[in-house]
Amino acid sequence: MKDTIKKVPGLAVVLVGQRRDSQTYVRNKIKACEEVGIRSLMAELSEECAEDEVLNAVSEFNQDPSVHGVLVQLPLPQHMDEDTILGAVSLQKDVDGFHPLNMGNLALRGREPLFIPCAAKACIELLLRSGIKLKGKNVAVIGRSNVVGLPTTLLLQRHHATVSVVHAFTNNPEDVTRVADIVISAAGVPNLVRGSWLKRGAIVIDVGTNPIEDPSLEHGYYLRGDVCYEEALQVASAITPVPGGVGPVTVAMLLSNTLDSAKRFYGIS
Ligand SMILES: NC(=O)C1=CN([C@@H]2O[C@H](COP(=O)(O)OP(=O)(O)OC[C@H]3O[C@@H](n4cnc5c(N)ncnc54)[C@H](OP(=O)(O)O)[C@@H]3O)[C@@H](O)[C@H]2O)C=CC1
Ligand SMILES: Nc1nc(=O)c2c([nH]1)NC[C@@H]1CN(c3ccc(C(=O)N[C@@H](CCC(=O)O)C(=O)O)cc3)C=[N+]21
Repeated sequence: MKDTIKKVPGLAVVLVGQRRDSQTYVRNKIKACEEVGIRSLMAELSEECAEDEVLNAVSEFNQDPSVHGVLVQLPLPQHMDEDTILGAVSLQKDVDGFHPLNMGNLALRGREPLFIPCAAKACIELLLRSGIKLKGKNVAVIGRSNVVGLPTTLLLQRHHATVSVVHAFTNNPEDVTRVADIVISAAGVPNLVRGSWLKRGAIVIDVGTNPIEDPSLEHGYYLRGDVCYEEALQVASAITPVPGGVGPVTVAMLLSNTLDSAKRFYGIS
C-alpha cells in the first residue's frame, strides 16, 4: 500500500509575477492535476524577485524525488533571462519540452526528445484524433516562437507534412495560407486570420489565446483566438474554437508528459 502512495506523479509549477492570464492558466493546470490524481506543487514568486530566486526554486524541484515534472510559466519578467531559467530545468523533468536539448532532439532526424512541447503536441493530437492525415499535406504555421510555432513546425515535419512558416516579416501571408490544406495560427494577434485567407475546406487550428481587457467581466478579460472565427466558419471544413479548443488539450498534453515522466522515473513501461 505504501508503495502505491509513493508512486503518485508530481508536477511542480514556478509562477513569477501577477499576470492575470498566467494565473488563470496555472490554476487550470493545477485543477486538471487534481482531477486525474497528479500531485501538484507551486512556487509563487514576486515580479521583482531576483533571477537567482527562480533558479533556486527550479533547483529544489529538480532535486525533489516526488516531483516528475517542472514547469516555469512564461512569460517571465523582462529582467530575467528566459534561456538561463529554461536551461536550468532538469532534462528528465522538462515536461514543457523547452530545454534546449529537448528542442534540439526534436529538430534532429534520428533523435527522439524526452518531451514534446505541449501546445505543439496538442495541435497534432487534435488533427490525428479527428482522422486527418498529415503526410504530404500543405500546412501553413503562423508564428515561429520557441513555445509554439517552431516545435509545431518540427513536429509536423516529423509527420511528413510540407510546412510553410509565416511570421511577422512575411509579405502577403494570405498568399501562403490560401494554398494550405491546414492552417495553424499561433501569432498572438486577435482576428489576424480572415475568412479570405483560407482555401475552401481548409482545416483551421487556432492556438492564439489573446486576453482582451474588459473591466466589466469577473476576470477583467475575455479570450479571443487569432482567427476571425465567424468568417472562418463559412469557409473551413473544421475549426477549433477559443476558448475550448487547443487550450484544454494543451493542458491534457502536460498531464500526459508528467505521467510519462513519472513512469520513466519508476521504471514502469
Ligand atoms: N492554447 C494554448 O495552449 C497556448 C496558446 N498560446 C498562445 O499562442 C499565441 C502565440 O504564443 P507565443 O508563440 O508564445 O507568442 P510569441 O509572441 O512568442 O510569438 C508570436 C509569433 O507570431 C509571429 N507574429 C506576430 N505577429 C504576426 C503577424 N501579424 N503576422 C504573422 N506572424 C506574426 C511572430 O513573428 P516574429 O518571430 O517574426 O516576431 C512570432 O513568431 C499567443 O496568443 C499565446 O497566448 C501559447 C501557448 C499555448
Ligand atoms: N511554460 C509555459 N508553458 C505553457 O504551456 C504556457 C506558458 N508557459 N505560458 C502561456 C501559454 C498559454 N498556455 C495556455 C494553456 C492553457 C490554456 C487554457 O486552458 N485555455 C482555456 C481557457 C482559459 C481560461 O479559463 O481563461 C481555453 O482556451 O478554453 C490557454 C493557454 C500555456 N502556455
